[in-house]
Amino acid sequence: MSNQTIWEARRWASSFLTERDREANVADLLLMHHLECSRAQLLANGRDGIDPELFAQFEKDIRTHAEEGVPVQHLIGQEEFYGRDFIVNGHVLIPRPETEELIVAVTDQLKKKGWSDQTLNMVDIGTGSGIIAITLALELQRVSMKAVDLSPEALKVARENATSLGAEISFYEGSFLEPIVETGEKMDVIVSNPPYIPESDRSSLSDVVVNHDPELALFADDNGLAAYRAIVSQVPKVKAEETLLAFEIGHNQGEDVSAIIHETFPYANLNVIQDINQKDRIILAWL
Ligand SMILES: C[S@@+](CC[C@H](N)C(=O)[O-])C[C@H]1O[C@@H](n2cnc3c(N)ncnc32)[C@H](O)[C@@H]1O
Repeated sequence: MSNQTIWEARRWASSFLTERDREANVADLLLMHHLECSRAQLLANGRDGIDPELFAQFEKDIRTHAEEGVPVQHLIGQEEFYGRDFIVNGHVLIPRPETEELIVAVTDQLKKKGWSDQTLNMVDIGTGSGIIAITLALELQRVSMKAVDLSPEALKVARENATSLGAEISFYEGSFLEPIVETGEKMDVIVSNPPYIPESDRSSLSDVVVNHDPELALFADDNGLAAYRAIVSQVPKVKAEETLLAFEIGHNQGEDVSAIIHETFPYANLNVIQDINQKDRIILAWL
């Protein structure tokens, strides 16, 4: 195909995607990327022709997404999170909208506590692309932010994002809280969206997720609870006098993660927050 109009390209791509059980809106996302325009411009300029070279790149991306399940975010190289664009690739989890609720929950909680205008020691465990650490650092401003990941490749992406978005973060390579224990510092806030999918759920995940998000970001042993157990067991070594522990959790993990926290911190003041679909999504625990 060549010398297509924008409208023809949208029509071809939407039906190509739909016939292969992919979401049709990927067509617009990829066109906006290749033509460097907004969706409004796509709609308004539907009769404009597309440069054949650009169309060829667009067509290749549509086929790659439809046939191999490569996520559109990997093809574009970025994803929006909390109003900012983050670089993403196959070494990091693609930011999910659910995680934006963790940002809201933590910032609200700190405001309620009257902690939002004092300098806080904060750590994001399993930072991936850095979305949580960077967003909280930029939203709260007065934080001394650390971020940990086991994956050096993920940390490279997180560092690039911190630099391009102007956030000051200290990054550490290591397992969960271990590098923070080594610093000897105490944390006022510990945030994490750790891997929490049970291995038994693998077959129900889409190929876009299971073949393209990193294994290390998705799956956890012990029915998806292993990372929570590991993190909570390390918390006593880095806990300040009072510490907020905030986890993103799987949709049915509220009770189990609450029990894990209560085993180590019997007096924790704990709150399970549900998402817009009324599924468990976040646990906030004052320790
Ligand atoms: C669910 S992803 C979350 C990424 C990012 N925070 C987000 O919300 O998009 C979990 C992250 O934990 C990291 N991870 C897995 N096991 C880890 C460990 N033992 N220590 C530190 N990070 C780990 C993975 O590399 C991955 O980046």
